[in-house]
Amino acid sequence: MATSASQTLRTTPFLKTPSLSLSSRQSLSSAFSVALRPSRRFSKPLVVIVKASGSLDAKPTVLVAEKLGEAGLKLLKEFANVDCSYNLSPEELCTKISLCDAIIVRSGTKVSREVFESSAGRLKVVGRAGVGIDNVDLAAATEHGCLVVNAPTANTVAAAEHGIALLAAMARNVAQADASVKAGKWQRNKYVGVSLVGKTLAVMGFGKVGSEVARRAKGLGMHVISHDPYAPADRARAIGVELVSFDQAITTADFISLHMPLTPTTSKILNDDTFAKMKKGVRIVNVARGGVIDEDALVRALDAGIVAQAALDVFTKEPPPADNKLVLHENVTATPHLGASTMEAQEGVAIEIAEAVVGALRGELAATAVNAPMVPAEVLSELKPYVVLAEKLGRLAVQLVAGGSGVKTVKVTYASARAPDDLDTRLLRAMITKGIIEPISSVFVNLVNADFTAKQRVDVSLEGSILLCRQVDQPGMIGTVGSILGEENVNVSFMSVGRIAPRKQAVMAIGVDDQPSKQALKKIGEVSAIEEFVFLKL
Ligand SMILES: NC(=O)c1ccc[n+]([C@@H]2O[C@H](COP(=O)([O-])OP(=O)(O)OC[C@H]3O[C@@H](n4cnc5c(N)ncnc54)[C@H](O)[C@@H]3O)[C@@H](O)[C@H]2O)c1
Ligand SMILES: O=C(O)[C@H](O)COP(=O)(O)O
Repeated sequence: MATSASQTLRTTPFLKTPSLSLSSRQSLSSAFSVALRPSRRFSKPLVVIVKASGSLDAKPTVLVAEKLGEAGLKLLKEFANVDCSYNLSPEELCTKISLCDAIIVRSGTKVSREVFESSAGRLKVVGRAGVGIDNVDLAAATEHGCLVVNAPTANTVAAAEHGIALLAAMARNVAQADASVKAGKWQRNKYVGVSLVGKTLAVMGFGKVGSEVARRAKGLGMHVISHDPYAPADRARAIGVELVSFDQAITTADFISLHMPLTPTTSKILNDDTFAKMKKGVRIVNVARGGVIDEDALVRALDAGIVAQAALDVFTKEPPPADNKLVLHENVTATPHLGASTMEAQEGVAIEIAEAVVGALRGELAATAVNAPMVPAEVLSELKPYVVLAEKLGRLAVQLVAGGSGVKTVKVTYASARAPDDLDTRLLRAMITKGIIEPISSVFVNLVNADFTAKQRVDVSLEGSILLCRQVDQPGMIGTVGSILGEENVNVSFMSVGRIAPRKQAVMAIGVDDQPSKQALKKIGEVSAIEEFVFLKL
């Protein structure tokens, strides 16, 4: 592994177009550093992240696969051919997608790996007209260099209001009582409810919707606590909410309202074990995702009286089957995923997503990207000039080491008036990676998949098996271990050594094509400088 003589590529001060000059071109090793040292701001070029295929003046095609507000459609039509095709089967979607540059969906369409594969590289943007992106295979999107954008803010208030509506309706049996009156009954004693004032509400997930629910619940006189491992305590404190542990939240709450995304970690986060810990008679509201509750366990908890009532806007399978026990349960209030369904929210979401998709198709940096570096708008305008420069530096760097042992280390140095903590460099890093990878990779590389592709190429060197040793740095170590392996006819694919300082603690990774015998491993273990080692089959 080459670790010495790092080369710094410095940019010259520039006025209009980013440029760079090299301070020297002597022996470049496979480790080099890239310095971004611009001298003044300007607002010139934008990097093209995605580009619609077809001839230069051909309009891109946007497939709108679920109903979208008129204002959004109007915006889209000014820029693209818009194909509104609702209720497509998965097969129909896969057939259509190869003719589309972008697709816009809500929660009812699965944008699966098959969809990306069927697009044969044409699909460049997935627009999610809403928040939750659990219906989009993000890994597949990233691998295919397809940008995913969402509309994260326009339906927040609508979802929060629906959460509060369900909370109050559940507590006062509004839906059940309404059905009873419509059935000609007058059951005043049956539908005695519970009060909200003074009760403890646990808001699980203190993000945009959760915090709006909390704010409104405080207004109803509830004591609000919240569990969110990633929420800043001061934001909660500012609206009088205490952040607590998961267990504290579920064991002390009279009402639990769910507002976290569906992820592998949150999947079935409410289950038999967690229901068993709750206060008897707890009431649950879910306007997040059905999958965060183990629905069979909730039926059992309702039947056992642990959960007195539940109000559910979302289900694991939507629409739920006709015999779904939760929907039919008399203590459950159900709505058909209506959280975002207000006139105002749908119009807002449609505009938000149309602007994001058009911007992305134009090659602008997306502020609501889900699978690419997302940078706040004000930082974005500051970084724009350096985006192209960063990619060019990457391209240049990789060409300078061509013919050598390849790129092993890239060190990027940033110079900015901003404090280090205040400098979000992910975007520039991704562009440098793109510049480095694109000239040496046969796959299409863009901002979305640059990191993924780079990682893939690194991973290649981890095929086979590996010997990891921790030792004291001293001359002859590589030779000693190499000889032991050579005597055993074990072929070495790579060797890599790192150390904290000369003659101090070091680690050595040795890739091998064949498994060393027990005898060889014993001999390696007997080398006095080796403190410990492990043989790993990868
Ligand atoms: N029913 C609807 O129509 C509707 C409408 C809008 C949003 N939603 C859903 O509501 C959820 C939240 O939306 P949002 O806009 O508030 O998103 P958000 O990203 O602003 O908030 C989500 C919060 O959940 C937190 N979180 C993540 N993992 C957690 C965990 N294990 N435990 C507790 N908290 C965790 C995050 O830190 C974040 O603060 C999403 O799943 C979204 O799809 C549903
Ligand atoms: O995640 C969301 O934004 C909501 O669940 C809304 O979904 P919808 O767009 O299908 O109504």
